[in-house]
Amino acid sequence: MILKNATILVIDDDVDVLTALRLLLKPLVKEVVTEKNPSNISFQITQKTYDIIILDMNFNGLVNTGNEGIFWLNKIRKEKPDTSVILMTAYADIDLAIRGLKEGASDFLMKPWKNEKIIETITTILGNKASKNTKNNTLKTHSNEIIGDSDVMQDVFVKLKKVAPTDANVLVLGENGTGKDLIARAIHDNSNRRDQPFIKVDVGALTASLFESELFGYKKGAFTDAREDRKGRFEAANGGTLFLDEIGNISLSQQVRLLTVLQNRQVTPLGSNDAIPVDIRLICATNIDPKVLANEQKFRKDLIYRINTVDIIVPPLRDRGTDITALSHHFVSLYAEKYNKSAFSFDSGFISKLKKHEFPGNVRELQYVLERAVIMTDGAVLKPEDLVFSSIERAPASTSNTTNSLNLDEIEKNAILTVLEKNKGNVSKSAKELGITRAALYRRLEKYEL
Ligand SMILES: Nc1ncnc2c1ncn2[C@@H]1O[C@H](COP(=O)(O)OP(=O)(O)OP(=O)(O)O)[C@@H](O)[C@H]1O
Repeated sequence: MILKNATILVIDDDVDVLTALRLLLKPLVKEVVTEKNPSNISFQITQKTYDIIILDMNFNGLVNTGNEGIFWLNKIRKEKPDTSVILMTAYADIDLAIRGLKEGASDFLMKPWKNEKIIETITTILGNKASKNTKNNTLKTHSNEIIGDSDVMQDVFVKLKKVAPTDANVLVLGENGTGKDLIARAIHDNSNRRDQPFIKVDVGALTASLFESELFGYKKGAFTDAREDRKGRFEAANGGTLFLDEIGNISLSQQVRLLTVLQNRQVTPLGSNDAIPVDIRLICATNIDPKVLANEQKFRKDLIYRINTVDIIVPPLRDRGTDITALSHHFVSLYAEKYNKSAFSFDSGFISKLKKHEFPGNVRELQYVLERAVIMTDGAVLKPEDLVFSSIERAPASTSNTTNSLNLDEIEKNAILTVLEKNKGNVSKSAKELGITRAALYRRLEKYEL
């Protein structure tokens, strides 16, 4: 993390110290909050997640053993283990400094301080945090968190960080719900275009008539409903990143249009004769098997070459071993917080049951299964019986739509019908249960003429 994105809390009972540190840090970091009363620490740290807390060791001026500082340090470490603490004392007490470091403080500063020393200490801690995050099981950017400690995901992170700062076009491949969207966003966040727009278009969901107007824009009067000029998504992404999701689903004629824009690096809005130059970094994603994409009847080779300077293959969850455990902890604490429940622990059989499941809907399916478990469970321990998997695989066998056919399309069609019937035609709920996006469900409804 860089200094200007940091959020810092300063706790000291000396108002002059608070003022001086606020004045010093405010122009350099994202936010500085100051607190005079240490009893408010718990309140402050539940209000916001701080990257760094600067904590005084001697609060009332009478006791200078530093014990009170150590007490508050322990409290912060327990409640917010990810927040780094810098201790401050007016007394050059090395023993206390060592004790503070042993108890988990990140560093120690003496009063009166040197401004450069404080800034250097904060910068070093933020830098260490950033490299720790990338080495650990999480790839963090300012907009999202990608969990994955399996070797395959670690490889994805390495590749992502290598390719992100280049302007290379990237094709992200993977089954539904594997996290392609998150990866695309993380590439943008780690690129030199991070402060420019990130525009996502689900091109697979665009009808033939919308494809061009949405991507290239139009002039007033270009067609009946064009009441005013409208910028296309290419133009909106100018200077930044354009993310075209479900690229494998566009028709051959749409592929030709796209290729022309990518080759010429300019778009001509419908109804206009003037081409507009565009500078975009292109990221595309698809859940279609690369072997199918290689079929020239379905996908133009010249377009594939252009969008696929580098590919990133996101493996299915069932091949990611240890990720299920890390992701489960992540989602359970996320949903416990969302639904105002206290922290959960896992019964020994809980993770084993998750590991035995195939997860055809990948991380999205795991997310929904855990959300449901958190909502439905009353106790503080999650047990195997709290896990209810989607009826998607079981459904065909138990309903009137049952078919003995082993034709994949028919199985898929029946699963969709069953889930839609169960959810009384509600597309959002059905898509959620099937582990696919609404757009993906709509496409299938169209495909099977449902
Ligand atoms: N590694 C991960 N860490 C944390 N959350 C994840 C991870 N992978 C996926 N998710 C979550 O799972 C859900 C599905 O992810 P995402 O939309 O990125 O998948 P996708 O591959 O783009 O899906 P689709 O092909 O259906 O569009 C999202 O809510 C996302 O936040």
